[in-house]
Amino acid sequence: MTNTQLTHIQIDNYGPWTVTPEPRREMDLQTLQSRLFADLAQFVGGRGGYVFFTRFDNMVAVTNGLDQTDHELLQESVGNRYPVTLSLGVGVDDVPVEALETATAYVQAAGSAQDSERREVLAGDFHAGRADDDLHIAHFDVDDATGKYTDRLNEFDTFIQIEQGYAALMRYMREEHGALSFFVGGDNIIAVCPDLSKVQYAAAIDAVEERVGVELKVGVGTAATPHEAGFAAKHALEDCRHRGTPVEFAGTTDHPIPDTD
Ligand SMILES: Nc1nc2c(ncn2[C@@H]2O[C@H](COP(=O)(O)OP(=O)(O)OP(=O)(O)O)[C@@H](O)[C@H]2O)c(=O)[nH]1
Repeated sequence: MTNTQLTHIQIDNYGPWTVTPEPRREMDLQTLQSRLFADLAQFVGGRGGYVFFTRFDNMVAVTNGLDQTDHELLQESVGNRYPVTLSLGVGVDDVPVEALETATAYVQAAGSAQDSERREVLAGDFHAGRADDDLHIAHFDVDDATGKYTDRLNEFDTFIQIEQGYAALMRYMREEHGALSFFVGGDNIIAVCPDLSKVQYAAAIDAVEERVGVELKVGVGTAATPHEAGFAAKHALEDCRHRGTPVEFAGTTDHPIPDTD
């Protein structure tokens, strides 16, 4: 039974802040946003969670293993060190997008993203237990991105190819399965998924290739925390590389490595 705990992170009243008393230098905003993401990655990652930068002013974290006290500490620590504060909504569901719907509804119910009175909301449902099949993390990677794009095209045209693959995958996984896919740099996309079969992952890869011509492969891990599931997914992706297969699940041996001797 999947139990994905998702936290919607929203900077309070950030839009008005960026232009008060007059528009702030763009690179200063970029510095603030990327430092805040780095701090969140360290805080959440150090507790076994994952955080994705999404739009930077709004971020999504997978927080199985983090309780209400952890979330309060995160708000306090950011509030002490940054000129902005964070509101946090938390939801749990076996379908990731449903968990995020719940998490977001808690934040939205407390007021607008641009409400100067709404600060440091913390509301939500936390997953009390811990089971080895709480989370399914899929680590997608563009097949031979270096040979096909990075070593051949200019950086912007490479970027277009990778982003097209990402856009097609994120939409397909959201619409077909309620899964949430996030670009994490290079040619990598990490998806938080419900319990899906290898056939369903293969269909997603086929759909992306059909729509935008980008070839993907994916390793999938299942565990109690995002780090454990994601780490297992990376090992499964290595199995794809060694076996030449498009989909591998961590810890399975149904596609043995061919004997090359
Ligand atoms: N975020 C993240 N980025 C990675 C990871 N592994 C590789 N990358 C990025 O992806 C880029 C491409 O590396 P690979 O995916 O290994 O290269 P490739 O040419 O696609 O080769 P194959 O994946 O073996 O087909 C690297 O330059 C990194 O930026 C990872 O585990 N996480």
